Parts: sequence; structure tokens; C-alpha cells
Amino acid sequence: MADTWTKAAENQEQLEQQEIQKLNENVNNVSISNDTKTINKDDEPDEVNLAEASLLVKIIRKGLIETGTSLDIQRKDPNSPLYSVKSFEALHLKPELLRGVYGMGYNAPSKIQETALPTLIADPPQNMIAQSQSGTGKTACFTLAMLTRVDTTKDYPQVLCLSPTYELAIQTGEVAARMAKFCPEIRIRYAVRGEDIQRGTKLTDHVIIGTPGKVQDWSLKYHAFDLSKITVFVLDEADVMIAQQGHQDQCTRLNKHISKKTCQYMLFSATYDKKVMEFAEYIVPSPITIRLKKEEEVLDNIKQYYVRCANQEIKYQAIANIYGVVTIGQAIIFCHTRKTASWLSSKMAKEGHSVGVLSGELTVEQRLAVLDRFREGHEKVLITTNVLSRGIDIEQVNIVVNFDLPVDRDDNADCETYLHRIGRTGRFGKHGIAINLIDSEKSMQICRDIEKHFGKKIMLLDVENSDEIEKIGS
Ligand SMILES: Nc1ncnc2c1ncn2[C@@H]1O[C@H](COP(=O)(O)OP(=O)(O)OP(=O)(O)O)[C@@H](O)[C@H]1O
Repeated sequence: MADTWTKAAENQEQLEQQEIQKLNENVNNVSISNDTKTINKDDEPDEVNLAEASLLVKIIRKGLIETGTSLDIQRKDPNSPLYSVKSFEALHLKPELLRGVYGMGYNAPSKIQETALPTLIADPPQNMIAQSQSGTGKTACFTLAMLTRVDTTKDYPQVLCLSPTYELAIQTGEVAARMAKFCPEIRIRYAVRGEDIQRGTKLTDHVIIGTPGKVQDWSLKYHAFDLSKITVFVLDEADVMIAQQGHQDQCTRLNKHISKKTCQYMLFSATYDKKVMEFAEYIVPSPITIRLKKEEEVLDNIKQYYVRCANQEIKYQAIANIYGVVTIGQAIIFCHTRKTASWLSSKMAKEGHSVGVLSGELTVEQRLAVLDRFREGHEKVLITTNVLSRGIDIEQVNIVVNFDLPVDRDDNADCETYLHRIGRTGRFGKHGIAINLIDSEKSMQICRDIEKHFGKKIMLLDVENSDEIEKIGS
């Protein structure tokens, strides 16, 4: 059987190689002028964008080519988050789950999977607070641990997984369903907006995946399940769940009813600032902690740039031209407010560009429909707000644009959100590009603060210097 799985994985790899080759052929067919002559950015937005487009093609082309060859190399590099010495077989997963894992095309664990999984599924259960870079397989890691712990002889919810957004809960549920494909007796239930139950219902599902508000309603208001019987409590994007206003109150309320003696806590995120980690260690009894050093948090496979734009209109022009280039892959554009997202999308739509827009004011059905269309490639560009900054996994996204840099309530750099936003590209070792549009001294300062915080260079995309362009693109 193992041989069949190995073959399936090899086939998958061959298919991926063919796909990459096809993409590269497409890239080579894109004809864009290499004109990089001196440009007055304020007066000549079109020329600026032509040069930018040309540079982007080079960078993307390089990224796509590297993507095809580097996964194996990254796996052998001890400094890479994808490094592993063990096979999935060596992690002591149940055979049915192992089949699920291979069925998803995974052939070796990432560093976080190799490190955390054996501890998470060992007995007696141990609590864990884990950090690993974006796109390195945390979801698969805690999902496998959750499914391992299910006791199908008991017909009530035992595993509770909380996500900060509707989209993320659905995505995690889909991963869990795929992993559990060969465990048909495990029942998984979404507790999210739009899913309703009758008063008096007693849930018989084993795993509940949802957002805190809905889970609170079902457990504490409708008593559809008993929180004290939960044996695994997972907080995905744990830092926002325990520290951000709104989520914090709901999670604290739920946590009060969870038995510290019999429940295993699993907290996962790509970021924890110092205070949040201290708080997490305070609320989770005797946790095993897996932490990254600050300089390890930003992935080397995501190249970061900034572009100076005179004003919002020039930022728009930059985006409008980037649109032409990203048909090679897909892009997500982050705006600070719904208003800017809607302004940008309607302006682009008016000019005939096909873009999706996803922000908090849409109904959950609309949000999911927009995301599905984007996943299926109907739109190449998705304009959004922080609602989509965390966890969403779309493999083909190779560019993230910060139309506005992320700031906190005091207008200071929001480094955690920045990291999550740019982590929508560069998934599982792929190469990605993050472009920050800078239109004021204030935003330049924020960019510098982010750079300093992570100790990773954010390079100027200087369209006036063709030598530099060549250097960046090579
Ligand atoms: N061992 C593996 N082998 C190959 N692909 C994997 C493996 N583990 C996870 N993946 C894939 O890598 C991608 C990123 O994984 P995942 O979404 O779990 O990352 P994450 O760490 O949870 O990201 P984020 O920090 O953004 O929440 C997914 O497409 C997933 O299917």
C-alpha cells in the first residue's frame, strides 16, 4: 500500500512539474517592453507602470521557475521551515489518517508537523502553544492531532476548533474532511454563521469547527453540546483569539467551561507578540511551547518590495498595470478600509478589469462565493481588507499588494498583520512577492518600522534605475 501512495505522490509531483512548465511557457509568451527609461513618477504614471510591469514579469518568471525546483532542496535545509528528517509513517499516525495525508499529495512532513505531531498525539495528552511561519502546514498539523483524538464510540462533541473568521473555519473543515476521508465514522460539524440548529438539539458530531460567537450560542445558549466534555480545544490564529477585543471575550467565556484537567489545548499561529505569549502561557496549563526567533518569522521565499507613489491615484495606476501582469498567477490586494476596497474595485471594474472584492459587509454566502470564484481562477485579483489577512490558503497567489500598509488603532505599524497578509503568498515553499505602495512619509516610516521589526530588507522597486531592476530580477 505504501508503494501505491508513493507512486501517487510521484504522479502528483510530475503533474506539478508539467503545470509549472506550462506556466513558464505562458510567461515567456507575455510580451512586455523592457523600457526602463527615466520617468517622472508624478506626471507619467503610465510609463512608471510599464517599467513596473516589466520588472514584475521578470520577478514572477524567476519565482515560478524556482518554485519548480526548490521544494526538495528546502526539505534538506535544516534552516528551512520545510526541513524534516522523518516520514509521515514515523509520526505514528493511524493508518486511515496516513492514507488521508498521502491522498492529499503530501509526501513528507514540514518542520512543525514533524516536531509537534508526535507530542500532540502522545499519551498522556500535553498542551501546546506552537508557532510556525505562514503556509508551513500548521492546519494539517493540528487537524491530524484533532482527528487522532476522536473516540467514535462516543456520540458527542469532543474536539472543538475555533477560527477567527467564517472563511477560515470552512477552510479548516475542508482540510479535516479530506484528512478524514478514510475515517467515515468521524462526524465533523461547522458552527458558523448560516448554520442553525433548533433549540433542544443535542449534537452527536465528534468535531466542531467554528467561530467563537456561534460556538458560544450552541454551547452556552442552546446547550447543544457540553463544553466540559471537550477533550481537545484548538485555537487557530491563537494570538488574535486570546488577545484581540471581541474574540477574547468569547473565548474566555468558552474557556471557563472547559475542564483544564481533561482537555488538551492546542494553540497555533504564525505570530505571537511577547505579551500575547505571556498571556497564552498563563491561561494554558503547563504548555509545551514551540517558538520562532523574530528573524525566522518572515519567510525567505517571499521577496518584499516597496514602490513610491505620489498619491492614491498613482497607487491605483500601479495596481491597474500590475493587473495585466498577474494573469500569470493571482494577486491579493489589501486595503485598510472597506471604503478604499470598494473604491479601488469599482474603479478597476469601470476600466474593464475583472476583480473580486471581499470585505466584511458582504453576507457570508457572498463572501464564500467571491472566495470560491477566486480559488477557481475566475478572477485573477482579489481586493480585500484584513478580514482575509489570516490563514486563507490559495496556492496560486504569487503576489500580495499592500495598497495601504497595516496599522494598529494608534496608527503604528501592525507588524503581525503585515506578516499574515504577505503570508497569503509563498505557501509551502513556493516563491512569492509582496509589494507595498507608499504614498506619504508616514507610510514610509511604517514600512521602515516593519522592516526593522523583522530584520528583513524591504527593497525599493526603483523604476528609474535599470541596473537595479536587473539586480532585483536576477
Ligand atoms: N506535508 C505537506 N506536504 C505538502 N504540502 C503540505 C504539507 N502540509 C501542508 N501542505 C500544504 O501547504 C499549504 C499551507 O498549509 P497550511 O494552510 O496548513 O499552512 P498554515 O501554516 O496553517 O498557514 P497560515 O499561517 O497562513 O495559517 C496548504 O496548501 C497545504 O495543503
